[in-house]
Amino acid sequence: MSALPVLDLSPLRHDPAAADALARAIAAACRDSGFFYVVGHGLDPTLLARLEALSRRFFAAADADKQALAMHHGGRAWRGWFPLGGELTSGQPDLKEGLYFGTELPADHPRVRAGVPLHGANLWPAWLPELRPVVLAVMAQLAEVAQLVLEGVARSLGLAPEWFRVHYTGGTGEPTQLFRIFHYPATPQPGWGVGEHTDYGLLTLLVQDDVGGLQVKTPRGWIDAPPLPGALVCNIGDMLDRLTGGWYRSTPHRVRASTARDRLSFPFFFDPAWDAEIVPLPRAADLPDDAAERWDSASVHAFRGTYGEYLLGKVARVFPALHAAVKAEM
Ligand SMILES: O=C(O)CCC(=O)C(=O)O
Ligand SMILES: [Fe+2]
Repeated sequence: MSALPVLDLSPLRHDPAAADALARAIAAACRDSGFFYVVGHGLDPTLLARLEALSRRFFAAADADKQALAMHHGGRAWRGWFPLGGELTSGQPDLKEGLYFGTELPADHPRVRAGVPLHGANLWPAWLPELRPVVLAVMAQLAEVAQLVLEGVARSLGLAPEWFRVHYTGGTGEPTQLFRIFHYPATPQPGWGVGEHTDYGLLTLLVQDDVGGLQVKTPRGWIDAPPLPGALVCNIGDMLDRLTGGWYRSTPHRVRASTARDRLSFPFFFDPAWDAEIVPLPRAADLPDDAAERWDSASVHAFRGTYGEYLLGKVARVFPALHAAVKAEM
């Protein structure tokens, strides 16, 4: 059984009186492991079932059919397909292949014209036209869930519910949104589908099929975060850790590869606006620095710069060849 709490988001929509209790539960989860399940999120289960079925069809296709979407075609927008072993975590190739999506931006968008990395159009398979509307609809629904969770996180920190929207994920800046579909083939030998890492931004929401394999490094050791029907896994990223001076934890996690069955997972990363600088909350200023104990020995608290700069530094490590190619073009 999983030790992670299951939190019902519906009070945030329907029952302000119960929202305080939910905020306290969010605070406890963010202080402890930084991971929790959410139910009452309002995602359409039929849409998710469609996404899963289409994703299975995509990954069952021959590599030659997927090549048209290979990430180098996406250029600096960093979209498209990467093959098994094509992404590194802590320098080691992961046992997964995947599709990368982000906010769909037209070629005449000012940031795309200016060549800002990670901005642009998604790559879609011409031979699976149903994928586009389904992915875009799921992303839109997940963004609403993420804003709702952030309302709860704001309340849990004693801030106004709209605080994140005003400062980091709305207002003049757009949130940075990345959506991925991962296929972890069953492996003959035990191994890692994704090596130990933390997520970079504010929140990650994870839809997963029924196979399992996600593990979380809690203060009590590694535990499984198995799939629970109808629930999403939610975890907080480095920027919430930074914002709270480590009071809330961006917790290492990893995925054990299954030797029995292929697995699909669908992480959605809901992060600060590209140009936002994450300034720690006033009461966070005196808390200790975290570098000594972090998985990558990098201090998210000592970092100075925009979220976009932080993210680019991370992408350079997981896709070094692509990063070098984009830099050469700049
Ligand atoms: O596939 C999963 O369960 C988790 C993936 C993950 O941790 C990530 O993409 O950051
Ligand atoms: Fe992750």
